[in-house]
Amino acid sequence: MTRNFDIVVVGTGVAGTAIAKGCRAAGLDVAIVDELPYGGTCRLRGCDPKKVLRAAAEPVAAMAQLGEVGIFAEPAVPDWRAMMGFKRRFTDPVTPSKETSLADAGIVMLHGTARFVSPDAMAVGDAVLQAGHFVLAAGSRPADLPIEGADLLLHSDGFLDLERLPRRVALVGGGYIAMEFAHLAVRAGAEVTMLQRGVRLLAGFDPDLVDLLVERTHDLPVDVRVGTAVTVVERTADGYRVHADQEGRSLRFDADLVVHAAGRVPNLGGLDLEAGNVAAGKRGVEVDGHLRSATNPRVFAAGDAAASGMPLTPKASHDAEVVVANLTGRAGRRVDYGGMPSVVFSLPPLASVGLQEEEAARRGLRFRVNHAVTGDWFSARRLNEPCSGHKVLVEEGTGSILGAHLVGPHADEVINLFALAIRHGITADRLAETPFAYPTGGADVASMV
Ligand SMILES: Cc1cc2nc3c(=O)[nH]c(=O)nc-3n(C[C@H](O)[C@H](O)[C@H](O)COP(=O)(O)OP(=O)(O)OC[C@H]3O[C@@H](n4cnc5c(N)ncnc54)[C@H](O)[C@@H]3O)c2cc1C
Ligand SMILES: NC(=O)c1ccc[n+]([C@@H]2O[C@H](COP(=O)([O-])OP(=O)(O)OC[C@H]3O[C@@H](n4cnc5c(N)ncnc54)[C@H](O)[C@@H]3O)[C@@H](O)[C@H]2O)c1
Repeated sequence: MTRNFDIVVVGTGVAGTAIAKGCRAAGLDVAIVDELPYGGTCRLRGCDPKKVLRAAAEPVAAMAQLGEVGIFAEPAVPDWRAMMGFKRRFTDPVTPSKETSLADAGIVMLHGTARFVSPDAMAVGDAVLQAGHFVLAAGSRPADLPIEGADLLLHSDGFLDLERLPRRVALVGGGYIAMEFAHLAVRAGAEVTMLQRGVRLLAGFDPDLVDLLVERTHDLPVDVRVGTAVTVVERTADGYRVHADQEGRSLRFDADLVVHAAGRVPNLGGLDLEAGNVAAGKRGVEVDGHLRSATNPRVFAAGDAAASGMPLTPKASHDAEVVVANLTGRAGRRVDYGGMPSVVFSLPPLASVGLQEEEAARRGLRFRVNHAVTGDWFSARRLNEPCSGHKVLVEEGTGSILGAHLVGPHADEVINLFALAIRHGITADRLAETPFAYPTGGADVASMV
């Protein structure tokens, strides 16, 4: 059976849903398809469930800090099963509510894997879908690991849905997922080991602030090993044994659970891009500044599936706006990822927006660096949180904020002020003269610029 649409969207995550709804609101005939329950990564298996679970770790972390000053005698251990029950109150309604809102909008919903059968048609099961345009918002998946026993690793989806948190947790990787899961699991009572192949954790964040966070992470305690490449994972009588290589030395770690936190790649495997004449590389579908495929003008890509920007939710939302504009008569809209912030939701969080110091120097920019370790500032000290610091890059002459990098109790919210400043050209002086409520994390901004 062949069906005709103006637009066929693959993926019901942040990007796909917004694109389908935006195009439908402009009067176009739209179909959307997903091979998993509708809702995508962020709301079902990523940002939201992770942040809900973190809510239970926050008071534990606070009690541990304030216990030191004698307010709480013993840190509590949250009930993991109850935490999961609380999380499901957020995730369970996502799929039905998404399906209802798509149906109400008059969008045709299909379930199954979409694949190209020609440059102007896709198939889902027996149905052939012809369309004026196709949008690939297929997201990402955990990278295949060249490790013997890789199939024994639990992916982030599984970790965020565990019924019971085992005692010993090993995390393979040292990026966002490893740091966030380590901080969550250790507060929930697990013994955590983080095994990172490279010598630095959290590449892409300011190294000086990462060092502060790593020191804090060691103290939790989390056993953080850098320069440690996992080579083999095997089952033992009571769990798993992880073999790793550290500069030629063989190391072994025993664990009850081994988690894949070693990177994600665009999820393009099922799409048969060759049949659609759609070029893609390691970072995703090759697109121009309008998010149009470099090789098939009928095709757009957005979110994690597009080889552009960082694979994060704000980027997926921005891409959706750009694709909708280009498909609904406002052709020519280009992506602009300037001032897009990113946060690692450790406790305390680490945040970043704009240029790193090294990158600004490489570009030959002239700038001053305001860098301080601020565990002794009021906003950190009142929480007894020693891990606090910032690095802000301000361009000489213009006073423009080139980049802002924060770690500390309020970093995840304060970074948005810097994102606003970078995005809308608010200079360091203007930011400093803005009266922010006191005492809040935002009130520190004047002293950071
Ligand atoms: C554990 C975790 C935590 C995260 N936390 C954060 C965070 O705190 N903040 C943040 O900004 N970002 C976070 N991210 C990243 C964020 O979730 C993604 O950047 C975002 O969800 C991408 O949205 P998307 O619409 O591009 O894709 P997705 O939401 O992944 O949607 C893609 C959909 O396409 C479907 N699909 C794929 N191929 C096909 C096919 N051939 N046929 C049919 N359907 C198909 C998939 O089933 C999926 O439902 C996190 C990611 C993970 C894994
Ligand atoms: N707060 C957030 O915004 C957030 C949270 C979670 C995930 N995400 C998204 O999901 C993506 C994936 O997260 P991630 O943490 O898996 O990836 P990542 O790219 O942040 O980090 C992966 C890390 O694993 C290391 N690694 C790779 N292979 C390894 C091996 N064999 N042994 C040991 N270490 C190895 C890499 O050196 C790297 O440091 C992120 O890039 C991000 O886009 C975002």
